[in-house]
Amino acid sequence: MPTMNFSPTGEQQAVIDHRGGHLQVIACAGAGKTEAISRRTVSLIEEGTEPGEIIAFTFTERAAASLKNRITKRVAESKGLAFLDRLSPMFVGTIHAYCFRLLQDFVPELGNHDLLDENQLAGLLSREEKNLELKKIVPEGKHWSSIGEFLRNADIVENELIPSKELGDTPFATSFRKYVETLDRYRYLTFGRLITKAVEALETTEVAKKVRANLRHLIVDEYQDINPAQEKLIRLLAKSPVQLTVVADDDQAIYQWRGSDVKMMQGFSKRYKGTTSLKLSENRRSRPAIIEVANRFAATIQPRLEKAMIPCRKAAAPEVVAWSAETDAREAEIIAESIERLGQAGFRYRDIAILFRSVRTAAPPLLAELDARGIPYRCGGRAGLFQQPEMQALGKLYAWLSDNDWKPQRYSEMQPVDFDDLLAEIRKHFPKAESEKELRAYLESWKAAASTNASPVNLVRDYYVLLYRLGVRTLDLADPLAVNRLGTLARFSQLFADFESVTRRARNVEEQGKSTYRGGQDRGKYFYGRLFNYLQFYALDSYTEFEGEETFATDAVDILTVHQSKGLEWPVVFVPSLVEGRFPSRKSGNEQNWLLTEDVFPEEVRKRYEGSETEERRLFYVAMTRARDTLYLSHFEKKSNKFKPSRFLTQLFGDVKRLETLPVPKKPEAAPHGTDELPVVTFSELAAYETCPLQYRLSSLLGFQSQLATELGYGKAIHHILRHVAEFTQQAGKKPTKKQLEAIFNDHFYLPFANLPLFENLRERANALVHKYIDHHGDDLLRVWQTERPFELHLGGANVTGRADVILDREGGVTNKLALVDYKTANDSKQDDLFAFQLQIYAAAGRGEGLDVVAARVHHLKETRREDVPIDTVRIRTAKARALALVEGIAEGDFPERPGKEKCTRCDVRAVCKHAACGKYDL
Ligand SMILES: Nc1ncnc2c1ncn2[C@@H]1O[C@H](COP(=O)(O)OP(=O)(O)OP(=O)(O)O)[C@@H](O)[C@H]1O
Repeated sequence: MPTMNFSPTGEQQAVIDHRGGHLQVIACAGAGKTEAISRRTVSLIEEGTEPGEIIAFTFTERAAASLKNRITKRVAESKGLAFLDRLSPMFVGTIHAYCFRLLQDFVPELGNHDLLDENQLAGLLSREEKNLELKKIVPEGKHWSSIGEFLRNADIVENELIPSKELGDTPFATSFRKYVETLDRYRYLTFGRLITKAVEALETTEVAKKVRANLRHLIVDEYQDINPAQEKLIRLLAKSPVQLTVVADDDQAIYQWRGSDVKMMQGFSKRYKGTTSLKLSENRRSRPAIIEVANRFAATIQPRLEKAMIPCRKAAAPEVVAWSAETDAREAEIIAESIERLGQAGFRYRDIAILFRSVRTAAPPLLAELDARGIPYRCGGRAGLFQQPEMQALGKLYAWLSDNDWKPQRYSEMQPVDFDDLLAEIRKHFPKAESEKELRAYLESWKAAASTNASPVNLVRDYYVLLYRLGVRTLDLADPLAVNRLGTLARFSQLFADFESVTRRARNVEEQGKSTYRGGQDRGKYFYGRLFNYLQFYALDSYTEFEGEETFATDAVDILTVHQSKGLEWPVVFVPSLVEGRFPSRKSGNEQNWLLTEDVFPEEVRKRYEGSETEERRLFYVAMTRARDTLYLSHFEKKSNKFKPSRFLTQLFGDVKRLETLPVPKKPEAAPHGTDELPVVTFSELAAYETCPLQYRLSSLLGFQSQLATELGYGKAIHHILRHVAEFTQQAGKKPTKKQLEAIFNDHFYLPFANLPLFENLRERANALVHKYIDHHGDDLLRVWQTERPFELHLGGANVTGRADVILDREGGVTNKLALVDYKTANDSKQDDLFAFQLQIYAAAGRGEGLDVVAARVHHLKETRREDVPIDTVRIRTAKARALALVEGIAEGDFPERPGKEKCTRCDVRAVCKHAACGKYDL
């Protein structure tokens, strides 16, 4: 690839070569930070640093994939392909992912906790609003506004590491303490708690010692956007002999409203003694006119570290086009038409990005225009799931099911739902739906069932029954617009899965001084009422639209918020809708009400969260510097009322001329490099792909969610118990007694979705299995080396990842001879081949990493049967070839159907699959 060919600049070389002591790199946009970091990492490895001694933190998963890809390619060049498997112990990823792994590895009691994203967390708080007394925290608190307020303030407590005992005795403080307990009772972690818990763990000598034992280099990209809690974590990791390298550009600090503190970087060398400071100022990305405009604008950002980008590339036309359109609709038309002409000139859709300050506010006219012209796009940012009329119809349907009115938008009026109109509307959007009579009868019976407590709800499954009846499976997957529709429908399944998972989640409650298991809520009018509430008053405004199918071959225009564009680049970038009020955002810098008292949240910290024009300026600077060749900056003059051009635009260009046709480059420059992303597939995805590539596409790429089963988590629960049993045995030097085992079960056996009878039943069964295991194979417990150990196998340009249940040491009585063991709780002989395949892949990864894996076995807990899996060279070669063929299929976007009566009947997404071989969708 061409990226490999350029040699580092002198400035980059200095970053690559620096050794001894901490290093702070102050970089300009486009100065090749990622390049410098990846080459520095490679150079450390070349010198003999073990990959497991390096941690690199990136801001996003996408940036991690890009950094990993660059490192992998260079290492392959210099050390050969075989070396790539040795890279697996190196951590390259986000701070959150690192903390999650750290907690799983070193804090056993958190080993069975699940991570909540922001939507799930909102759903949980909605369920727990009364218990947490959230309405008390704001005057006349309403349900969702109290939740929003609570989360905004809870974020600060976590970002700023404010000890909860210092919060005083305000209503917020009471709610916050209850919140922390509640998360524990549900066995949940949040992004905020991940960091605080990891910091707490690292503050204990025992964990710190273990974590730092193998750590020599900590590299942090985008350091300007680190918040105080993350900085604390970095500080705990970066103690001698660990060398810390941070790379940052203060002009690109855009996350202060989420707690990032640009001062962290400005005061870096004071905090870390013996720091060397280096600069990267040659911009390798953009053409000179883009750099000139961006430099001029950066000079207006105050305060900032003094620096300027130095251009390196040749000029070409057009580079910067500032223009205006009469209306927002006309602006959208002109952009869409220019994209078509760029296509004719040889640009791919993916060479083009359109960046907005807020996708939700500003993108709708453009999305409509692109839809009308059939231009494929991937839309990040909050475009709103309910933008499409068909999703509105579905929203209304759920309102009707729960006897509620519906409003199409946040600020519109609630309107009663008329069933006949609704039916007609649904049938209009889903022309392949079953007959009106059938659909009517079905919906009426559904509504009747929804209002009783007779049986548990299964939201995702019910939604799939609906989609089957609406004929969604007939959509043509070869048509990008149909794929987009399917993606949006899949996103809806995500919404149900989120709501369902937090609503049906079990927890432990204290009853008469004893912790008792309690199942979640799963049925009836109340359940549907709460679901409606979530859809109408939360999801309507919060769920983002389908972000696009994550194939590595998709060609689509990227539509993103400026925040999301951080770290990325495109040959052509449009930044439209540059009007006052939108960019800079009118909300920025307004004084806000907070629930935290001045002593824990002083003014200078508060100001950071409230934002300022400076931050809006940085954001605009980020937007401009994403463009390689051509940058279009525009505003519209009116919608129904007049709009003033953004002060940023007029400051740079004075009055901007109206254009009806935009100049476009004659042809693209030869692509500087291919995709930067390293495909990463988990072993389970690989297995799903092998079973049926189309199923893989529908679930993993389009996002149709699995149905929730009450026994879900049983296998994981047993693994978790075995882990505690192993730890107990190793510490005590002997197996637990019956009573001690009972205590381990009491503390650690947990099922997320069972009701009490099922829980008790499965616990009994698990107890019997674990007993059997201890009786027959208890000696294994003394030689557990690691549990849930991650593996990564490099295969022809992709990585296959997975986790092995248990690794035993002293196989055959010899230290450092390892055996991989996979525990199975159910016997399904058809799966045996798959289990063997999985262990062979992990064995290959382990050996590649340098571990002496001498045995692998599947352990059927039920029958205490152990099945040895052959891992001789020939078998491993065959397994690798099998995996490679699958990985290539995925990377090439090859997704043929592979139906079979039995497997289709078990398939979660059969309702939306044209080829399902199981006849009528009858659950
Ligand atoms: N030594 C070099 N010679 C030529 N091109 C380079 C060199 N170093 C980096 N580049 C290219 O310059 C562009 C910018 O590099 P990179 O993405 O690493 O920048 P960055 O500093 O992370 O940018 P930003 O902070 O603006 O996101 C990339 O296209 C990269 O391939």
